[in-house]
Amino acid sequence: MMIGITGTPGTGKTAVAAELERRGHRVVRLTDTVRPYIIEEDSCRETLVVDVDRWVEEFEPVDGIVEGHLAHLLPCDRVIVLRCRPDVLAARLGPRNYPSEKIAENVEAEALDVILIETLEEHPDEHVLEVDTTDLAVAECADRVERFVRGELPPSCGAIDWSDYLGAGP
Ligand SMILES: Nc1ncnc2c1ncn2[C@@H]1O[C@H](COP(=O)(O)OP(=O)(O)O)[C@@H](O)[C@H]1O
Repeated sequence: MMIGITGTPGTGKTAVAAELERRGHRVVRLTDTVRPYIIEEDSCRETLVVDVDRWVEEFEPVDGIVEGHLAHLLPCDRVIVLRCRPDVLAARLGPRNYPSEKIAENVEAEALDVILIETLEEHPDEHVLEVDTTDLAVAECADRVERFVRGELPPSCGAIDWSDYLGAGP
C-alpha cells in the first residue's frame, strides 16, 4: 500500500515521516526523487521547478510512505494531508531563512486549502485524512497516520476553515 503524506511546507511532513520511519515504516522522501526532473531553479523564490507530469509518470510505486508536498499527485492508496494554522505556520517557517514572499505564499496557500483541494481532485474523500498539527505532538500525528492506514480511524477532510487568516501574512 502506498501512503502519501503531503502538506504545505512547515506543516510537519518531515517530522512525522521521521517518526514513522523510527517506528519501522519504509519512507521515501520526494526531495530525493525529483532531482532528475528539475527544469530550472527559481533563485528569487529559492524554489526548484520540477517537471511534475514526467516525475509522476515515472515514479516507481512504493509499498510504504511517500513524504513530500507533491505526494498527493501520485496514485497513492491513502493520502494524509497535514495542516497547520496559518499564524503558527508562519512561525514554523520563520527560522528557515526563506524570502518573506515565500513565507507569505505558503501561509496563503495553507489558508486557501490549496493542497487539500489538489488532493481531492486526485483521490476520493474515503482515502483522505486531514490532520491539524497545530496543537498536536509529532507522535500523536504519527499515531493518527498509523490508525488511519489500519482502518481504525475514519477518513475525514474539509472540517478546517482558515479563511479568516487570508491576507494576515507575516
Ligand atoms: N504535530 C506536529 N507534527 C509535525 N511537526 C510539528 C508538529 N508540531 C510541531 N512541529 C514542528 O513543525 C516544524 C516544521 O516541520 P517539518 O517536518 O520540517 O515540516 P515540512 O516537512 O512539512 O516542511 C518542525 O520544527 C516540527 O518539529
